[in-house]
Amino acid sequence: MAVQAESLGNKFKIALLQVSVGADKQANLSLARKKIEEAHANEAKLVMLPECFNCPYDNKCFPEYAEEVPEVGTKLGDFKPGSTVEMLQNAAAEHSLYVVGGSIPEISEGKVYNTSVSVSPTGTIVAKHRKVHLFDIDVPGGIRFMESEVLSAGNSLTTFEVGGMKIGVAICYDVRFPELSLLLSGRGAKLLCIPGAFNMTTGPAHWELLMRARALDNQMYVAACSPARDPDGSYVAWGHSMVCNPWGMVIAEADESEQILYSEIDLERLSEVRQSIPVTKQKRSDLYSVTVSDF
Ligand SMILES: O=C(O)CCC(=O)C(=O)O
Repeated sequence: MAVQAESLGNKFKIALLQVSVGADKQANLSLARKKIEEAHANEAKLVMLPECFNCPYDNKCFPEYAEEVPEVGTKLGDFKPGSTVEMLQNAAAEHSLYVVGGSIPEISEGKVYNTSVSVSPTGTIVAKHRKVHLFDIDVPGGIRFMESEVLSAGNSLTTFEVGGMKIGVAICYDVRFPELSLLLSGRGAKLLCIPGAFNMTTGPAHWELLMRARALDNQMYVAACSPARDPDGSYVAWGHSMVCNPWGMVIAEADESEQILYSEIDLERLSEVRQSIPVTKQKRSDLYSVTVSDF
């Protein structure tokens, strides 16, 4: 029987599946499925996969690996057998848990997006986020990556509801834009899920700092899930999946190897932090505000 959203309660366990990702899509999917099963056996109620968990993080691969992704509301059994999304729906339903499905390359009307789907414990699609900020950077002596050469950007912000609490979804580079998480938290998100894949240049410098900053700015939980590091890959991921609490502290952190990172979301702790330092109530909205076009 499916877990009802309400049963997550004020404290629940989440699992970040820091999986290895290789060129074999079916192997990536089997590994993801196996790790979801393991996290379920360890009582996780929500699991998250990394950015691009079914495909190497490489512009050359995105169009080739891209699949269609159904809209929010699509139920178990109503989408393509054998697809990545169907695997996520089956896994969520079989184990009665929420799956934040990392991200995958999505093809839609000739465009390719970096898209995250989230699935409820009944296997219904509850969120679909297309990466809003494309990762285009050029750091001399470090890394150059231009997602915009291949990918198109999404145009909306994403939350979904779990038993009265909201969860926000953003993908990797999206975390660098503080207005986005501010708006998600303004919409009620208490947990921000970020499938991501920082690299060996920006990872050590910015990954933890950004995750902690977003958690502290918004007094929310931030959970960021990376692929495991493959030193021989064309893109070497930093790893270090982590969970930060509303006080801005790292409460769980992986190293670079393949592993499942467990952590607890404690909504009482979140309320305590928000009551003791009530920055949201103290904002000078008479002086400034941030708005968004799709709200
Ligand atoms: O912002 C960064 O440094 C890394 C971002 C990234 O790798 C991505 O958006 O996929």
